[in-house]
Amino acid sequence: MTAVLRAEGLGKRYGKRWALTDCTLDVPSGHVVGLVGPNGAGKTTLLSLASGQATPSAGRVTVLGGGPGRLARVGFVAQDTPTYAGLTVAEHLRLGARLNPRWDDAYARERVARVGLDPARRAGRLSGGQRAQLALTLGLAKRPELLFLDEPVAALDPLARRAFVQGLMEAAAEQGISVVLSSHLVSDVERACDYLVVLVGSRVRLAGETDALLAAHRRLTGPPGAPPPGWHAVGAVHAERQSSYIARADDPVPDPAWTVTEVGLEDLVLAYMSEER
Ligand SMILES: Nc1ncnc2c1ncn2[C@@H]1O[C@H](COP(=O)(O)OP(=O)(O)OP(=O)(O)O)[C@@H](O)[C@H]1O
Repeated sequence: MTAVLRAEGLGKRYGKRWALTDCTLDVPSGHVVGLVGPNGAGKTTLLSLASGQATPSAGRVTVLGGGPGRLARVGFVAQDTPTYAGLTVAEHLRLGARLNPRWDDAYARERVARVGLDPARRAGRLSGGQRAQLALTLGLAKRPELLFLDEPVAALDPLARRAFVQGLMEAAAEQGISVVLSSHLVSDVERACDYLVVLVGSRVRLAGETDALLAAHRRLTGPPGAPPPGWHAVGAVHAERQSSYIARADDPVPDPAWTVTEVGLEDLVLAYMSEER
């Protein structure tokens, strides 16, 4: 299957500081990808490189099989879902139609109506959730093959976040587009994404299909001390009487003193985020 996003040794340095280091990824098409990591991990930097808005200091990135400048086929909803405060919803759609060769005006109008946006209202007078819906509509009506969204829901309340993520998932399924969504909220990613990339401290710590990643990890609870041999522990919690690890399930656990249970996505992501290197 073609990679929608491929990075090989990709890096970006600002002055002496690397915002992204040695990033190697091969994301197949047809996924809703969750790019998760704490503040400053390098999520925006990776999306900027992938969408051609920044140039790499090392390595290379390809998008839809070519260089990152394929703007007609790639949509980008930037952080804080920027819109023009003085323009109305309808004026945003007219601007979108002028700027984008594959613009689908019927879809844009229908979606604006469906999410309850008043075409005559200025963007500056919309709520955060409504502005996010407008930005998503503009991104989708471009009819991209790949849509990048950089923390589009960070400022929204839980209901608005849910509505946004739901709308995004429906659109991705209907239009068959690939999506890369960055967020520091695992709950959004859990709801929407079937492929996960965890970035921490400018490096990719984990990447793969969510189901496969969950199947490859287990929680081990047992006597205080080191994890059983053959298991690569990612995260650990030690108490007086027991230790609990999130570990890669490389080997079966022969020692009955250890209890093995499945892990949830949040525990898995948090384990990789807090892993010491
Ligand atoms: N234009 C820039 N000039 C200098 N440093 C930058 C620039 N952009 C990003 N950085 C630095 O690079 C690192 C990664 O930043 P980036 O914005 O990619 O992280 P992020 O994961 O998107 O964070 P957040 O969740 O806070 O948006 C940070 O240390 C940041 O300070």
